[in-house]
Amino acid sequence: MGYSFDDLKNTCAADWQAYIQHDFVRQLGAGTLESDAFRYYLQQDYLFIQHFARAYALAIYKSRNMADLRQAFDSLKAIIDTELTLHVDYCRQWGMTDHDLARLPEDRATMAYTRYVLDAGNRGDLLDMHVALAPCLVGYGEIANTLNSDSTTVRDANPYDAWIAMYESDAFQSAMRSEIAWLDERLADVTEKRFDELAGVFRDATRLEIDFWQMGLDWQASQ
Ligand SMILES: Cc1ncc(CN)c(N)n1
Repeated sequence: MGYSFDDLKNTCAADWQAYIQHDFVRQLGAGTLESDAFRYYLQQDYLFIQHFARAYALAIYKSRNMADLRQAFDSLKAIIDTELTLHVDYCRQWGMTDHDLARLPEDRATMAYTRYVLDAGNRGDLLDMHVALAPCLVGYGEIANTLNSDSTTVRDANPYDAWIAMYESDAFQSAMRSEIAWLDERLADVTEKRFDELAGVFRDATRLEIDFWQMGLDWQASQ
């Protein structure tokens, strides 16, 4: 039997849990996260999303058939039309203007993660690219679902409720399911050696997601 997306997660289960259940996420779910930590995260995520759009564009470039091209194109459309648009609206609600967003300095955690993913895609093939992108797309969908089913999550009276709603939306959840299905199909045919290589990329990207959450908390602590 071949491999699946779940096998990737299982190779770095402790890192995956540290990402999905990071303190930043727990505080966000409880509505207790410091607003400045969230604002800083939002700013960096604005830069992050743009680099990830570039990564999906690279996935389009590396596609060799219509199905792969369509998959990468749909993800690029979802990240620009849905996520980035909602994100900019959301930043405005948090008091950031277009002028502020255009002048943001990039944090090292943002640089490390986005450049890692672009490099993984540049030196590898389409599957490396999708595996490097998977913790982003699948992780945030899973985080929203985990928060949603957690009895300690505060909804209506939570200033971060709209953020959770964005990632539990049908558009985001369906992009996540489609990415998992695409990966399941490709991973079914890889050798053990190739799977081990891909598992390394997945683990690294997951760890860089952990660092991205931590960046928000560390920034707050340094103020
Ligand atoms: C850091 C990070 N990771 C994932 C996502 C969800 N696309 C995001 N917006 N930002």
